[in-house]
Amino acid sequence: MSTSLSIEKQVAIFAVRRACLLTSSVFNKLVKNETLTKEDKSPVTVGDYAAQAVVNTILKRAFPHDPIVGEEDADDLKRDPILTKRVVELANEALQSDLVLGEMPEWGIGPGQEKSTEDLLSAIDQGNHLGGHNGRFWTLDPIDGTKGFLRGGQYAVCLALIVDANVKLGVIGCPNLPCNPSDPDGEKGCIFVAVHGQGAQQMSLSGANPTPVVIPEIPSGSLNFLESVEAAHSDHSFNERVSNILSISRTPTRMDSQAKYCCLARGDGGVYLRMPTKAGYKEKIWDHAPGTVLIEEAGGTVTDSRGLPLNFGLGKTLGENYGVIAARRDIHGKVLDAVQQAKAIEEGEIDQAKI
Ligand SMILES: Nc1ncnc2c1ncn2[C@@H]1O[C@H](COP(=O)(O)OS(=O)(=O)O)[C@@H](OP(=O)(O)O)[C@H]1O
Ligand SMILES: [Mg+2]
Ligand SMILES: [Mg+2]
Ligand SMILES: [Mg+2]
Repeated sequence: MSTSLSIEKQVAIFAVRRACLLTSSVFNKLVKNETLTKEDKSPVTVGDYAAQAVVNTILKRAFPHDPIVGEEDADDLKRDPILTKRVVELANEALQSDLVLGEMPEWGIGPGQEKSTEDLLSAIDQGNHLGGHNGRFWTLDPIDGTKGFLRGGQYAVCLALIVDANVKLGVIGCPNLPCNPSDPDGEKGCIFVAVHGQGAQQMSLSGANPTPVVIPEIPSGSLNFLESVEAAHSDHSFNERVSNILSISRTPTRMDSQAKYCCLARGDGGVYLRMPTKAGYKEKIWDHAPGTVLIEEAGGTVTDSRGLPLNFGLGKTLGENYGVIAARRDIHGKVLDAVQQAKAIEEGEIDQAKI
């Protein structure tokens, strides 16, 4: 491993890019025309499986010794030959498209590099590492925000490299996110990349126009919240209480996936707040690792709702971390205080009238 992680960064960007092209094509071919069957739509789509097959194939060729913690496994897929056939076709199409400048045939990609069903099912299952505190591994969410993907909204292909429990590299591909937030109808599809200690960048899906990403200063009157679309995934009413405490008047932006972290990183929203809606849900490392390094490198702080750093060394989940708060470094503390107050109100410790 080079200390600059330049090879890892390059491979991760190309892998995420190919997976993004695949998921866009799945959406255009299958979802938009409603040719996905009901079974395909839940709980995991052909897109999730095929994207994991593509990214894992590339990672395993480029870094054969690196374990991968992937969201999906092929157990259910293996029992469904029709779905398997579709996944194999889609993954092969994505792996075999022409090489672009910088891509290497040694990564198992390019014309003629067809993989067998067995190869691709095994690639999906190579995401079976359990994570942990020691050593180096990748974590992959092949489609984060599956529900957003199915409704034509935001979703993201998310990949991170974790070394001794620290996120060193994060790549988030957002095929439906406008490249320029002030031109929402303009070009869509961008990739966000962050390397620990080296800053963050945004580029277009083709890799063009890499530009540094730094969270801009947002006047407190213009702050707003970025939150999940699904009410089951984060507590919207809690966010409203925190907004009131902070005198935030702008309506929250609801968006699926780690595209929320990307928007926060470029100032397209001021605070990402995610509080659990049910006791016992443990957040998954692949849902937060790339977003965390992106925010930290763009000038922000990410903690849980008690102010503790997210712990990426406990396995597939963030363990006892409870909720997530991400914001620019200078306002994170204020948000954390407001979250504590809102929790105290919820637990009946503070009389709201006295605030
Ligand atoms: N109950 C519950 N609470 C919190 N989080 C949950 C819960 N159930 C699922 N998930 C995870 O939420 C991931 C999607 O998060 P989002 O922020 O994109 O939410 S949402 O799509 O807007 O609902 C989603 O990621 P994907 O499965 O990759 O889509 C899940 O890992
Ligand atoms: Mg996810
Ligand atoms: Mg997912
Ligand atoms: Mg999922």
